[in-house]
Amino acid sequence: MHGKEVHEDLSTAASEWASMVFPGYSHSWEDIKFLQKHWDGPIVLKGIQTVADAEKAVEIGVQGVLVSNHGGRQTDGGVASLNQLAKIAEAVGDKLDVLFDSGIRCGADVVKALALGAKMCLIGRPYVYGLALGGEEGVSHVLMSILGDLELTLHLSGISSIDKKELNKDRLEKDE
Ligand SMILES: Cc1cc2nc3c(=O)[nH]c(=O)nc-3n(C[C@H](O)[C@H](O)[C@H](O)COP(=O)(O)O)c2cc1C
Repeated sequence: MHGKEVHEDLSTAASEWASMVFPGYSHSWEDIKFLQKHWDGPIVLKGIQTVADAEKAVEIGVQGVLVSNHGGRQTDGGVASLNQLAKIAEAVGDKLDVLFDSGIRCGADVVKALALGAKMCLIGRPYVYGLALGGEEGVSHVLMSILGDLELTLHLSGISSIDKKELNKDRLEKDE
């Protein structure tokens, strides 16, 4: 195969891949109505980054929002999910479940997210690293390590449970 043919081959493969991953249209609030019509389980919207969108999620009647981004790969320079968490939780946390992911790597990360108002945290890449290195056991090891570290962090902070009465934003504020 000559250079030009290789180039054409590669660019055909790249454009086929791109059209599968990025089909060329965006989802909209109308899609939620379609989901609600055909699915009677809970719906959680992933990638919520603003109070306005979180309020819209309440208005449309979903059960949760996941404050998150796309792993930060494609919108380098976008807002950090953690910076958006507290205001979103404050605005809608009593109306639906506010979940969080993006960069959770250890127990202290979980504690911070819960204290800022998240009901629970999810992890993305760490479990994949565990999977690559140790299969099912590797995933289990990653999860157990984060849980163990969470417990340790709670104990070291004098917090006896993840109940919101003890673990809330006040715990993050430094003394004057
Ligand atoms: C390779 C890769 C592809 C991803 N693709 C998407 C995506 O298409 N849509 C999306 O909402 N999030 C996407 N994410 C983000 C994850 O769903 C998840 O929010 C993120 O990985 C959590 O952060 P963490 O990996 O730091 O734990 C992707 C993440 C990775 C690593």
